[in-house]
Amino acid sequence: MDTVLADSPPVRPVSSRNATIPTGTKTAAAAAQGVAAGQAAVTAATEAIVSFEAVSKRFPAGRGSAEVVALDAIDLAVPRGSVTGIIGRSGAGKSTLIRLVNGLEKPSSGRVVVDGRDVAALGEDKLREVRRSIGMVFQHFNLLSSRTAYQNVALPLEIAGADRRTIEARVTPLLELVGLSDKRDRYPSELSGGQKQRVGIARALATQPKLLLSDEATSALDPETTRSILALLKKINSELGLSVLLITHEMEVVKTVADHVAVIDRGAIVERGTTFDLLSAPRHETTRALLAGLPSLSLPAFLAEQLRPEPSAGSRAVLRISFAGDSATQPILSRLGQATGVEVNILAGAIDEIGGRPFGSLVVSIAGDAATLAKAQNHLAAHGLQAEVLGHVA
Ligand SMILES: Nc1ncnc2c1ncn2[C@@H]1O[C@H](COP(=O)(O)OP(=O)(O)OP(=O)(O)O)[C@@H](O)[C@H]1O
Repeated sequence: MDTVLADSPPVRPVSSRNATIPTGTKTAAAAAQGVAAGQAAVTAATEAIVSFEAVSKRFPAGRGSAEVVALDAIDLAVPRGSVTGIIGRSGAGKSTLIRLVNGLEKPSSGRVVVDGRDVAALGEDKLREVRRSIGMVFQHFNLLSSRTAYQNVALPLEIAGADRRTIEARVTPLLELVGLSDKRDRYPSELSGGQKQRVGIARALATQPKLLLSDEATSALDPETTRSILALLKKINSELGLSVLLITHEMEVVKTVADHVAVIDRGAIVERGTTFDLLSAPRHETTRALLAGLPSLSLPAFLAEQLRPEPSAGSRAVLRISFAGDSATQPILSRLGQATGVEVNILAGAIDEIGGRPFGSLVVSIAGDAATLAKAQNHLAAHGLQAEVLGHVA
């Protein structure tokens, strides 16, 4: 096997997560949205469904608290038809960003344009129209406990003044789309977390939106349920052509479902790109830190404990070598040894995939002084591989 791991002894932990998305039937999904199957297959347009143009949001100083700059000069385009993830730590500005899209907040400066309309400039009627074209999925589902699954999904249609027959014709296929036909008369208290979120997603689709906003939709769910909900979001995106903008603090979510990603840190977008490019070659330290949380890429605890920031006499440098696409099929380490004479030990490694393309990392230690380390890094860089020094072990 001629892979990056081929010249390595057994590496642990090797993880290959399968992020395949069930496809379902196009016609059923299209019927659920009341459109012909042919129309539902949307080609990825380059046009933006949402664009943030120099958007800043400041919350004024309150009693005893200083002004907060929640968002600072954000420029970001969400491609129509994409699943775009915005990832950041707690307090980075994700919720504020999403609240600007549905007009719950107004920018202090700049414009948020949704489907060609500057949201903050709209009057009440037009704003209601835009909100109807946006579905929203919440972390805690926000279902009405006194209503059945069917009645929860029907609610936005009732509010919009739809008649019973229209509601029935819309809600039944939506419950089928989310796999809950048999739970239509169940109350939220009789549903699991994943089932509640499926009701939440069906409800978000009831008004046939063009854009789905997902606010930490899977944060309250276990990993397996998370995967099934993300698969459902992906299915809705690919079969209905619905654009999805999701905010999350979990790289695993982005990796599984998003095709574009932006990293937000202290109110600013610090890195953006296709998910594959960003995850396989992260440049910003925040992106790297968030990536370290991926189960397949996280550093084993025994190693993390031993790492020291500075070298000491006889210590070995610990490097994380990231590889992606074509480079994942090269016998990197044996070539590194042959070309530089550097002795390399493998400490940990993992291979993962995004959209069927391999990417991953190897954590290795290298003996020698700063010059030897530089030689190894130069060799890896010359072969298009990122090598980050994580620290030193005795
Ligand atoms: N209404 C408000 N008044 C004052 N400050 C606010 C308000 N809303 C948000 N903030 C502040 O703006 C910053 C960004 O908050 P935001 O809720 O957008 O972050 P977040 O990334 O969504 O965080 P989390 O993941 O914890 O929900 C934080 O410092 C927060 O305290």
